[in-house]
Amino acid sequence: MGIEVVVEGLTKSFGSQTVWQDVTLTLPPGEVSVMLGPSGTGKTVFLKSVIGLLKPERGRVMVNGVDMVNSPERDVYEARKLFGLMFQDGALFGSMSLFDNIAFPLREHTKKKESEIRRVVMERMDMVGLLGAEGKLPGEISGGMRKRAGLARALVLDPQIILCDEPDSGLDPVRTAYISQLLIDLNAQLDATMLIVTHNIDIASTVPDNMGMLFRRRLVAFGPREVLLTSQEPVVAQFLGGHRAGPIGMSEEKDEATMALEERHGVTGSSSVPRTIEPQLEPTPGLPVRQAVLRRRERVLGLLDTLPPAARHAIESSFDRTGHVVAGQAAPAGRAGGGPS
Ligand SMILES: Nc1ncnc2c1ncn2[C@@H]1O[C@H](COP(=O)(O)OP(=O)(O)OP(=O)(O)O)[C@@H](O)[C@H]1O
Repeated sequence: MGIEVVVEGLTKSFGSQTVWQDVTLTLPPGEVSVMLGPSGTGKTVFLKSVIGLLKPERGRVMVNGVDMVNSPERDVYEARKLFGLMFQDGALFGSMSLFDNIAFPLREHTKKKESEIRRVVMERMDMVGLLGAEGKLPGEISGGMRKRAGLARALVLDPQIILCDEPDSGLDPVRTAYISQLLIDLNAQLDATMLIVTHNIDIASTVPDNMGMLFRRRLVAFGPREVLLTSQEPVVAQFLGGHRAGPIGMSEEKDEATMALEERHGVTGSSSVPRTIEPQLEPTPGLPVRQAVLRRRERVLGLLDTLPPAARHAIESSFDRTGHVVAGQAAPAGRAGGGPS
């Protein structure tokens, strides 16, 4: 099962520019979480801080007992081996075949024999639908294939935490739908903790168990997907609805005067009609059941009383709909937090 990631009071600046401050959240083990936010709000900086590639000035990121911010570099280096990182552009070596690109971490970080490396690489290429493309160079394949190759490379060291930076960037809506399904399928197969950074609303509404959003140098919210999907917080409603009206402007944020002017001119966006929540994607038939869904059900039931009414209602009806849990009925005490046997 994936590992929990606990982020506490994290603050990151570059010179006098604060990217975000006091970010606190927990990525539950084995669950899929998405971090949303308009361009430039620091999503990539957050991902790099979680894996210890950037050092926030304050706060900590606890992974398996190691603080990725403040522990000695050798401990951070070791803990980083628990992660798989899929970069936005795939970050493949242009002169190496896909096979060699994907084999690279195994050759660098393990003493595995070539026959074993071949087995692992082929297995991961199969998982991301790239079998047959082993000999291709990155320049000879589509952007979507490069992303999948980057994902396969992130998987070869059997990560327990997978970080994906904008897996949809540059992809058409159909390829984005495929990558969404792939992320859910990988979660079903690996049961790894996943954090996906994106501003794609389709991914946000169908893939994650949990969602968060960065805006105006702070974490607006983080919690079960239903909390953001039912939120009436202007910035969340504007972002998920994809409107112009609201606090998000062309260059990140609008001032009060601009918002008042828009209102006078009838630029509307947020509506009081509740958004319909799309069902979360299920793994492709034939793949294992996502263990995270079973664990999450118990975790979220324990949180219900602390959630806003709209989120609570959405969670209860989703549990009803799938027939997994009758609303309001607590899960058997012995299994709480421990996951299925
Ligand atoms: N190494 C760096 N040095 C200085 N500033 C940086 C550095 N990396 C990022 N920034 C700044 O931090 C801010 C957040 O950048 P980041 O790339 O994390 O945003 P983002 O939310 O991922 O944006 P996008 O959705 O457009 O990819 C930006 O203002 C960026 O210029």
